[in-house]
Amino acid sequence: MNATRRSFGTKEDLALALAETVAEHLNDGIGARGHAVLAVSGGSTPARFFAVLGRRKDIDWEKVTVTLVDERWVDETNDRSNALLVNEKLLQGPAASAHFVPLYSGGDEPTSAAIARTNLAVNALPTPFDVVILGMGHDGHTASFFPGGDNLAAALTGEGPALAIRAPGAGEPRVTLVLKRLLDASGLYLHIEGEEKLATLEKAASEGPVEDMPIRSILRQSQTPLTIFWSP
Ligand SMILES: O=C(O)[C@H](O)[C@@H](O)[C@H](O)[C@H](O)COP(=O)(O)O
Repeated sequence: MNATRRSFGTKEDLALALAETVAEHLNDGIGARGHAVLAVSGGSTPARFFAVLGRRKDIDWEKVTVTLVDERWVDETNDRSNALLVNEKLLQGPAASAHFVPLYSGGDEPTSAAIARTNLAVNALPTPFDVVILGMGHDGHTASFFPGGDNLAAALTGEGPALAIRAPGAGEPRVTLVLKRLLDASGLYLHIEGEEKLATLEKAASEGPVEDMPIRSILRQSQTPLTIFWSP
């Protein structure tokens, strides 16, 4: 595992440090190219970090595009929506000026036509992304790379940028950026909290198939340096 791990005493300390790190990447991107792209995960872990980052006034948010690394295939009024989480927790205050590119593109199912719409939007974004922030489930999934996912092989090897995936434990059908797109980043971070997630990470860092714990695809790659932010 070629990752760097940063451990923090509290969730708040982690949120402050991760927000500082992300702000540096965004300001570097804006300084170099006049814009920056941030791709984030959903779930329950990021809320505190989102609130801290969104309050920062040292970022020219009008020059920032925020998107997701994955999404449950539900609209933004659904409590399960990662877009809803980002809009409610991150894109408030100063960060409300940022541009948001959702991955859900309408309809009840991520059909090929719907995924084509999503990919049109994602392909319009400049690459490399300035920052990609991943989470991890207790089963070792990241983004929507779930064990047993029907499209997991394509997610791990395909060109993407995004594809539909269904899996036991994923709940709704998902849309996820593919590994190739997640790694095409200036800054790559894994944000996990709690002893159980740390134990999951240790298990993922040991031998075993990527398909059993797809976070291994991130831990074992040497293309993009990974920094893990962890707190109890
Ligand atoms: O849509 C999602 O659920 C996320 O993008 C997913 O990859 C998340 O990072 C993990 O499931 C961890 O979720 P928690 O933070 O809720 O543990």
